[in-house]
Amino acid sequence: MPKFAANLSMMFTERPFLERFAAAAAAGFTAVEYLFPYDHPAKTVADALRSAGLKQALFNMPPGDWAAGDRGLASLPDRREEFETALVTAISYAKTIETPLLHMMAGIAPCDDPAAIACYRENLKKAADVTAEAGIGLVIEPINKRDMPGYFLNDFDRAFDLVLDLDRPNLNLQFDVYHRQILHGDVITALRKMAPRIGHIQIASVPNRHEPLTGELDDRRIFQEIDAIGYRGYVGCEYRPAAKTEEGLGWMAAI
Ligand SMILES: O=C(O)C(=O)[C@H](O)CO
Ligand SMILES: [Mg+2]
Repeated sequence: MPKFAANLSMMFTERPFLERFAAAAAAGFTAVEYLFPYDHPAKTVADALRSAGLKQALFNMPPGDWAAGDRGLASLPDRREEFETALVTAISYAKTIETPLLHMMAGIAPCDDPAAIACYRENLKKAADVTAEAGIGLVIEPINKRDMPGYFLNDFDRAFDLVLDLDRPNLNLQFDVYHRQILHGDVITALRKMAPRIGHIQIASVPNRHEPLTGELDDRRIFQEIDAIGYRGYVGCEYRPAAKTEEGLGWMAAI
């Protein structure tokens, strides 16, 4: 059975962010992930994590101005400086919080624009090298077009090929089963094919992004396959609870 990390951007949101750590631990989780820690000093987040006895699985690099619609900076040629600053901030937080993995979001840009493609590639190489120096892994995640229209990285094969092509040991794929199913289907074949370069996995039911076992996929079968491909990292529970978070946790005992 995979080991699960609670996603504190979607789960336990009945409480303020810093109180979600203790709630996740009380519910039996041993690790957490979330989108961004940057609204709080890194030390404050690290203290909340450690006093709850949790491990950090992953968080994202600063995405630009999320409220204004930014969804990452990596493919935006006119925001290279901001990207570099975001990378420095992410590394500093990553060291204090002790995350083994950072997710680099791509941004909203046409996926066939040569300038965006070149910029993304250049920034990805830079981020992979800088994170490697810090002893941190870097992941990139294809995101479906319904949840995030216009997102640059919207194809699993393209992301996988890029990871292979850049050939950095610390650069891998974030395989979100929910996005995979909406974008392409064929989840199990893709898990098998991409297994050597999967750095992180996330799950949710499809199409409502609720608890596992409530959607169109056979999640038990998918969890078996995640074990079978030899994945030993955390599986992030990146779902929106259908009701209160704790009320929906029964799926864990049922798988
Ligand atoms: O949306 C997702 O699936 C993610 O994992 C990103 O980190 C943020 O949008
Ligand atoms: Mg995800």
